[in-house]
Amino acid sequence: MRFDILTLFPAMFQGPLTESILKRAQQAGKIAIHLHDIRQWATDRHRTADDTPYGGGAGMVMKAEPLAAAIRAVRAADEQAGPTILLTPDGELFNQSIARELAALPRLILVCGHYEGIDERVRATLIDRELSIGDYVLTGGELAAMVVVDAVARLVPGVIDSESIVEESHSDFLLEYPHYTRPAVWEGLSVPPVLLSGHHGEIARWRRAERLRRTLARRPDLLARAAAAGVLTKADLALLAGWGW
Ligand SMILES: NC[C@H]1CCC[C@@H](CNc2ccc(C(N)=O)cn2)C1
Repeated sequence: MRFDILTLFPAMFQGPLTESILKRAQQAGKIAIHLHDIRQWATDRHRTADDTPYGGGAGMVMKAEPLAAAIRAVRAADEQAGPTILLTPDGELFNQSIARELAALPRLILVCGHYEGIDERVRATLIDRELSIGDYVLTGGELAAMVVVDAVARLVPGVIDSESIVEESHSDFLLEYPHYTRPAVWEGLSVPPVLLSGHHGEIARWRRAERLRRTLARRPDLLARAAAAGVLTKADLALLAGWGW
């Protein structure tokens, strides 16, 4: 899967996209991440990528020409097609099901806005989709882009073992079960005995019950979505009924 990121601050991406799992995934050729400095397409002498807003008001707006030239050049750089997505607080709320949808695509082009925003005429003609990672405003779209790349890239086959994806948070609307590792007793705290029993069926049942219990306690809204999506079994529903759900 190919990710193209258009930004005024490419250096911001050193770290999250150059370490650990995403670094290994790039080295293994599972994903490719290309950073593009929008300023490269600002052709005037001062290479300005932003200007003052029509109608007055504080702040600056990202100019249409450089951004449009950048998007068109990046699109042309690879015959693989993919949506051009703007990261903005006004966008559709990003979640795990959108991450799964995007992970099935061959390419994503992510546009990181800055300042007060980007010229609306670019949004109207060249942006296919707008995504928000949450209801808060950041200084730029870069952190939001890193979040989207991380959440999507890890779902690309071969990036992490598919086993751990199945049981993780939000994979079927439910939160994760608790995790333990050695030592068996730490500061007087032990591990639930079922996990040391070797009874894989009982362990699976205990883990499922823990996922349900935690989701009921912390995110009842997700439980309702799980029920609506039909991912709760009869055994799940019986347990939940026992807890008063
Ligand atoms: N009008 C402010 C707005 C104009 C366009 C550029 C953004 C960059 N900042 C962002 C981007 C995304 C998010 C998010 N929640 O995904 C938050 N903040 C700021």
